[in-house]
Amino acid sequence: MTSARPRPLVAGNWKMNGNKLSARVFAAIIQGYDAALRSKVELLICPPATLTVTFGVVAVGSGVSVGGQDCHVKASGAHTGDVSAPQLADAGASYVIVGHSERRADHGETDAVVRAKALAARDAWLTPVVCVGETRGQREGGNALDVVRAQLAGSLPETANGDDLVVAYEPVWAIGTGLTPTPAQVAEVHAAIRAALVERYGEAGAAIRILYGGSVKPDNAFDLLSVSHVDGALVGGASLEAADFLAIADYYR
Ligand SMILES: O=C(CO)COP(=O)(O)O
Repeated sequence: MTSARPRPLVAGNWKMNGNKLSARVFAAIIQGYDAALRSKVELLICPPATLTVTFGVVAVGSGVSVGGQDCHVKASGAHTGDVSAPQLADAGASYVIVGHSERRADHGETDAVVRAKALAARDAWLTPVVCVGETRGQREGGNALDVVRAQLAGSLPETANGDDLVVAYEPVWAIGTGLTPTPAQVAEVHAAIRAALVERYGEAGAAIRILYGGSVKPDNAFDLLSVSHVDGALVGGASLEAADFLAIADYYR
């Protein structure tokens, strides 16, 4: 690892899982985040919106960050059922995932909507984690890089300083399936994302963290996290167990 490489981030996306008893899992993650780990890697948990306040309180002073899984493009207003970026910030979040493939698929979110959400996040001083990734058909058709580049072009904000943006590469076919791309495939996409970030943001593009997500588990974390331009992970299922999540983060210990 060179000193120019950004501090890695291991993030957990709990999706629509967990209840107030899950604060125990979160507390166990905090417990395992000892000084040695803290000096090497940043940890983030994105619980469902109902738990943001609870986790935000539990996280105080721990160094573990809390994030949202989505935010509305507007700061407030008549949008029944939605949560805004300022509300997440008020609840204790410092990050928010935007453009996850499950949001793109389940809620028809376009690149333009994802970009608007990323900007809304920034306006509330949240760091957006912008997700991109191809479907199985797109990969099999040889279009993975084109798809990811187009998503980046449409979803990313116009400007970035480095630490005010995180990008997550999550191939749709690897999410929740136990399938993962080969290290060579991850390397190819992450290099393309890095090139796009540097082209767009100049030097700041080199400092933007690019996470890999999709069936990251303790037993494949080493292979995936050691790939060039992989600056951490976005973990779904394996982030629901403190031991598994910490075992993944332990790659950086
Ligand atoms: O979608 C993901 C994280 O955002 C990945 O989920 P899994 O780790 O469960 O495959």
